[in-house]
Amino acid sequence: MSLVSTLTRRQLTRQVPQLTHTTTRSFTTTVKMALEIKAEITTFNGKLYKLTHPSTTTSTPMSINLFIPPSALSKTTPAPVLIYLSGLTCSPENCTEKGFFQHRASQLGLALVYPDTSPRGLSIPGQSDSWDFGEAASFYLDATADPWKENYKMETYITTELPSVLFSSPQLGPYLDKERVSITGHSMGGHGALTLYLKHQDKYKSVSAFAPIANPTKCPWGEKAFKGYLAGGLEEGKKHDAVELLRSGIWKGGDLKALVDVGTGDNFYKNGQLLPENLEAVVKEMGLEGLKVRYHEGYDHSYYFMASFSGEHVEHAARHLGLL
Ligand SMILES: N[C@@H](CCC(=O)N[C@@H](CSC=O)C(=O)NCC(=O)O)C(=O)O
Repeated sequence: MSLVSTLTRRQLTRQVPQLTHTTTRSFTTTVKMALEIKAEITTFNGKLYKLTHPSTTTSTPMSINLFIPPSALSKTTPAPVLIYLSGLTCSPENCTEKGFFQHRASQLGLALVYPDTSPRGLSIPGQSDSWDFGEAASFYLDATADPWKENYKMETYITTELPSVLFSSPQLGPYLDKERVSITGHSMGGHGALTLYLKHQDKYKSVSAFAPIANPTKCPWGEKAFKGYLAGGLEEGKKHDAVELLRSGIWKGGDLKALVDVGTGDNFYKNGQLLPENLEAVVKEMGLEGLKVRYHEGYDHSYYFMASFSGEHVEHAARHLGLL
């Protein structure tokens, strides 16, 4: 019998409506049980699970896609985990369907986690007015400005609740090695991967990014996000900016273990939204090692670019997670 039907029968999986603050505390123990498996799909000899759970951090349901490689399914050897943070406008589906990560992850024995890009289904004024702010555009930080700060807490969600929910799941947790986790992402998700890696050095073994927004306090996307989500605006935004974090001396971990790919035909790069050169410059300025930035002629910002290099990002993570 499949996991899906087992879970349904046990009634562990009912999607819970949006939580209120008064219910949040008493709900915590239930949450860990409440990963609902919406679909179980066989792919590359592994399993892709489409999941949802009620989040106590965002007070909304949150979707996650999870790929378990065949090595973990057959040998019950827990797989190391690569978390992929998506870009503006994305849900977990975009990269799952066209990022082409699963092929190499299956071969190497790496699990993949695709979280969502923001809380959804709220009624915050302005949340859907533009594609680069609000829903699907969280910038992976904990907002401090009204009206966002109640729900837009994606830094806490990604670094704390997401792993807790997955690793403590009785059905899926045993497939995952909670001690071996790396992080990657694209564009806004590349910004998320870099900044969460720098801020949570105990949680991730390596980082990589495709076309990341590397210096958001200095580009239009980041300026708009930080002025909207943060009470302290751009000054506070420095705490969520990879270049500024490195400049502050936050990195204590030796070699950076960071890989960044950028396409020279990427219009967002050409228009100054990404600024990877500033990342290279600050790494040099701080005397750090272990950042590789590659510029690929002709590639744009799309998943055609990402899919061309996703196998190498899986290998980068696998190397630092002890699989290669
Ligand atoms: N809607 C926009 C384009 C938005 C876009 O390119 N989003 C990228 C991420 S950009 C940085 O975070 C993306 O990954 N989109 C999803 C996809 O499947 O391509 C416009 O119209 O210009």
